[in-house]
Amino acid sequence: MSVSIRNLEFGFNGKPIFRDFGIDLAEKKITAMLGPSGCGKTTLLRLIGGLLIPQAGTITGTGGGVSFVFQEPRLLPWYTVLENIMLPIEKSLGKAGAEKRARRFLEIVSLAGKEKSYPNELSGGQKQRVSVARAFAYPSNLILMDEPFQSLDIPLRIQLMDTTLSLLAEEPRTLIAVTHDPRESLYLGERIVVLGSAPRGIIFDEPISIPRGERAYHSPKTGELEARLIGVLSGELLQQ
Ligand SMILES: Nc1ncnc2c1ncn2[C@@H]1O[C@H](COP(=O)(O)OP(=O)(O)OP(=O)(O)O)[C@@H](O)[C@H]1O
Repeated sequence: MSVSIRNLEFGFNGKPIFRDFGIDLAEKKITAMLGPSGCGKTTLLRLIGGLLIPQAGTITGTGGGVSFVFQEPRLLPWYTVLENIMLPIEKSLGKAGAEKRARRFLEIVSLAGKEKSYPNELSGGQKQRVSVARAFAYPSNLILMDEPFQSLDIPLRIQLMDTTLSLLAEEPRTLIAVTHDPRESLYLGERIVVLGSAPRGIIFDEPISIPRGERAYHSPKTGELEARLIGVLSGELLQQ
């Protein structure tokens, strides 16, 4: 089921962030979301994920469970890598089922062999891979990522985006990835949405038609769209 937001109103302390905001997110598609700092990207993810309640309007299609991936991995340090992934799914799948699924997802993120490690024994990139595997192991329809690659250097970002694409190939989901990096949005997204300064709402919304095989983190194929995105984002900064 697609996620549908209609006539959304939301603000903090009387200051509007979303005013008559609407968007439809097609099922099993990847939307990359950009926008100037403070425009409401995180707030929108929290509204979609049910962590905040709209002050008016509706958000539908989120019933099948939601997984979050944050900028920092948020692993439980006293549990092993395997246990961190098993915990959210153990209740519904039972111990054996959860372990099987957790091992499968660890393998997809290339961390087979690290099952018994503790988070503090892993590198930053490895920890974030566990966090992404945990989000996908949870059988949600919707995955919300809030700048998940921000703290990693570029080769690791690319590796983690490839990992995310492998996970999506294994089990397609509707995914929203918030990012500050136009190149990241062009590498990962199937659609790019830019929010303007609050409460302007959507100021750019386009599908990416360049085939995945022809994209790179920085390539001539995506250069024209990247330049337009930077133009849109710079325009917003000048208005702030
Ligand atoms: N709990 C809160 N209480 C009051 N104001 C808040 C709260 N959370 C966010 N805000 C404000 O709402 C606005 C939108 O914040 P949000 O974190 O959604 O922006 P963002 O686009 O994700 O920013 P960034 O790119 O810097 O992470 C900001 O002005 C922020 O200060």
